[in-house]
Amino acid sequence: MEKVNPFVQIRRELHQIPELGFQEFKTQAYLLHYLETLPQERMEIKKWKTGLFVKVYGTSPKKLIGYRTDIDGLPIVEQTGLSFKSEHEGRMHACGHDFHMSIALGVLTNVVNHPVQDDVLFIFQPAEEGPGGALPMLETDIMKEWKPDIIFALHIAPEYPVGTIAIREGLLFANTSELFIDLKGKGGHAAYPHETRDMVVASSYLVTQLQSIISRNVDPLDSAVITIGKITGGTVQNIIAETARLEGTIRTLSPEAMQKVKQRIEAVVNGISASFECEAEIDYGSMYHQVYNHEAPTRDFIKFLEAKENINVFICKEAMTGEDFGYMLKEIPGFMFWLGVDSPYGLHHAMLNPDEKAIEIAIKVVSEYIFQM
Ligand SMILES: CC(=O)N[C@@H](CCC[C@H](N)C(=O)O)C(=O)O
Repeated sequence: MEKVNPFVQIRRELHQIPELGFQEFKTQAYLLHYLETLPQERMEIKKWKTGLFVKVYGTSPKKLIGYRTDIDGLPIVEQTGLSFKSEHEGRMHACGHDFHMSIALGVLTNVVNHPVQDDVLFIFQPAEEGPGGALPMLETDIMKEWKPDIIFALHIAPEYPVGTIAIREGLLFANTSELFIDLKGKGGHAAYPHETRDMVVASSYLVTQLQSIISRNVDPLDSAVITIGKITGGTVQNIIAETARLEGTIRTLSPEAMQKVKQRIEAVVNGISASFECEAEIDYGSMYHQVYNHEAPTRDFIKFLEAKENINVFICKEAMTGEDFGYMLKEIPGFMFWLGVDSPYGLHHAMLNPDEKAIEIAIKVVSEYIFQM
């Protein structure tokens, strides 16, 4: 039988049980079960919904170091064909949170077994993909009492080779807002369109008009994205659809652009409502604050990485991905970085298959960074 690193094995076991935001019951139980196997003397665990706070007490603490991992999966039917593929139909760890958790457990194990001077708080956060667990976790009494002085986190990056860490000072990830638009017209017989208000046609116009906001209303030097990831409407091929629903997300590099895009979405939706004689409702769902890396801690981490022979540090551009870790960085100095995992298929793809060699590398780098902080 193949012998694998214990944290690779943990990653595989977590990979088999992906759960959506705030439904991570098996994941939480798995994490707690693993934590029970560690020496308990220096560790204090507090449950919060489906997440966990784990404080590891240092030898003579001067500060509290925070390290955060997200724990939820996505509603995707996995197509990797891996022997340890998801056992949960229609759910997949397609954003690397299985990697993030196994790395966090690896670092936590090192910190428990080789106590450092400072206290370290490990945050296992639910619902990163939505509706967002970081902000409510920040608002808990637990985190008010255990507020880190510095905090950091990582995210896997399929586009970089294993051994590469990509990071930048300042803006790393975009401002995001979900977008749900419901249209209601009048259904009827496919042969009598003049007696109906067809919401399939209205939603088709709406999708293309929304894209014109990006090309004609946003300053080309201040990028934005509107993605409609899902459209539903109608019942059968020969009935005109009475309702349609568009589900998407907005990404902007600046909060100002987010405001502008939303104003334009409202104007375009009002226009569709007038021209197709339908009702329209917009719901912005959950919004994430941008991930903004603080200058001093980011520089310190880059300097630390540059001295490592096996790590290639890449100063990357900002990305249009979103991350509710941005809320933690709004309150606490720190940074996030990309960990190269070299997969031909990207994040949120049913064939995402990150290279597991990155797990050991990340555990070593993050542990060593904490040991010298
Ligand atoms: C790293 C990553 O992929 N994060 C997600 C966050 C999603 C936020 C929210 N549900 C939305 O869609 O706006 C991403 O899609 O970037």
